[in-house]
Amino acid sequence: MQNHGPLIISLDVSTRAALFSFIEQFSPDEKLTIKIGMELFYGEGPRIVRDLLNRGYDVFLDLKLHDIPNTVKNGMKQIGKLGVAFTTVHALGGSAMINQAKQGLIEGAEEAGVQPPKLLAVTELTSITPEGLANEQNSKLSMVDQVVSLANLAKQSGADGVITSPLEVEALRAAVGDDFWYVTPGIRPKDFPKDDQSRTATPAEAATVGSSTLVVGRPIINANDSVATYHKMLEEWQNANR
Ligand SMILES: O=c1ccn([C@@H]2O[C@H](COP(=O)(O)O)[C@@H](O)[C@H]2O)c(=O)[nH]1
Repeated sequence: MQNHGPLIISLDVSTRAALFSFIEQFSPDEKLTIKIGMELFYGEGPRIVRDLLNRGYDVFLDLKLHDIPNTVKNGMKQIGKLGVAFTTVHALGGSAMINQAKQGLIEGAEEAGVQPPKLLAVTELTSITPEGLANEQNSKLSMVDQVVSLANLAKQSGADGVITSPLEVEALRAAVGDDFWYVTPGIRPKDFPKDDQSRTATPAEAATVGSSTLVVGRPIINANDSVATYHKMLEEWQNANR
């Protein structure tokens, strides 16, 4: 299976102090990939991203841009300058927006002399249920068909991959191909509460269906022993049958 990536920790905290007190539980040699979302980014600004990069961590900046193409391009130009590994838009923003997002990342990265991040398009949020898709979004498609349709759009528009739940990954690999990233949040250890997630799977299940990379937040952050929980989930992800 291609692009078997890291288990990304979604560090959904609101302050720099909380971020570093979490990270300092780990050995400095541990090669972590940290996802920063809107909570920390809006609270602390881009400096927090630079601080993590300077300490050697890989960063996934997950701001899920969704606006007109020109606005997204200019926002992505700023993100492209940072040197992060992944960033996101909503696929529902459409082809022109995704295309301009990619362009902005390339221009920003070139200006700063860094590599552009991989652009991931969010398909249907993992909190959305099939009923919500039908009744609130009035989609006539099943969840899988809707996600495949958005992933095809994202790929044709220049994205490097999608954010989706593991439940759609097998269909995506068949319909969209292996040369694309399938990044999956909604990961829960067996018997762990779903919280506000709807379409969930364990690390082993996600590996078996072909997820490229996992995103895990609360099960690790809120654990009594976050380091042990991270290692247990990482081992399950790395050792599952593929
Ligand atoms: O469809 C999506 C897109 C993004 N996310 C993000 O992933 C993490 C998941 O956190 P958990 O605590 O493990 O539920 C969170 O930052 C979301 O914003 C997602 O869950 N689903």
